[in-house]
Amino acid sequence: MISTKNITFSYSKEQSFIFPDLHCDAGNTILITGDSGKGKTTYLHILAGLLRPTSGSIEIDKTDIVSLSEHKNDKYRGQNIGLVLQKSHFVSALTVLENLEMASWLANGKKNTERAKKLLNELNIANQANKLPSQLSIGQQQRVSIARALMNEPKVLLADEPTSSLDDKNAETVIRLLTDLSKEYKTALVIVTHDSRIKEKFTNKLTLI
Ligand SMILES: Nc1ncnc2c1ncn2[C@@H]1O[C@H](COP(=O)(O)OP(=O)(O)OP(=O)(O)O)[C@@H](O)[C@H]1O
Repeated sequence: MISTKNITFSYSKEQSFIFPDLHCDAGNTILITGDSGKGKTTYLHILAGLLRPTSGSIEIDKTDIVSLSEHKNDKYRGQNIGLVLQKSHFVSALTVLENLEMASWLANGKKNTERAKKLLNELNIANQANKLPSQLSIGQQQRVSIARALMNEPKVLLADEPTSSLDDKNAETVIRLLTDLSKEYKTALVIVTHDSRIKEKFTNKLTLI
C-alpha cells in the first residue's frame, strides 16, 4: 500500500508543485496522467524517495519514507520499491541474468538466481538470460527492467511511461505483465503515462493539472 498526503515540491523559487493525494492498495494499480511538464515524473521520483518533498508524507505500509534519513531511504528503496524508469540503466558489461542477480545482491547481499530465472521465465525472456542487455530489443529490455524491479518482492512498483517506445502489441503485453505480476506479488502499481492506449484500460487515475 502507498498513500501520500499534502506533497509539495519545488526545483526553484519560480516553479513549485502541489501534488494531489494518492492512494493505492497492494495488488491494485493507479495511473498518474496529465499534460507534458505538469510534474508526473517529478511526482514518481518523489514517491521513489529519489527527490525529497518540501512538505507532506508518503506512507508505504507503515513507514513514512519522507522522515527517513538519506541512508535509510536508499536502503528502504532497494528493499521495498521497484522502479521501471524511462531509461533502463543496465550494467552493460553484465548479462541479463547477472543484472537481475545484482539487484538482489545490492538489496540484501544475496544473489537470488532462482528468483531471477523465475521472473525471466514469467516474462517470456528466459532465452535471453545470457545475453548482454544491448543485444536485446527495446521491448525485451523493457521486460528485463520489469523483472529487475520485481527482484526484491517490492511493496510498490513505480513505472515511468513504460510503453512510450513500444508498438501496440508490446505495449499491451507490458501492461498485462505489470498488472498480472502486481496482483501475483501483491504490489501496489503506480504508472505514469500519457499513453491513451493505457489510459482507457484503467479507472483509478490521478490527473495532474
Ligand atoms: N532536475 C530538474 N531541475 C529543474 N527543473 C526540472 C527538473 N526536472 C524537471 N524539471 C521541470 O519540472 C517540470 C515538470 O517536469 P516533469 O518531467 O516532472 O514533467 P512530466 O509531467 O513528467 O512531463 P513529460 O510528460 O513531458 O515527461 C518541467 O517544467 C521541467 O522543466
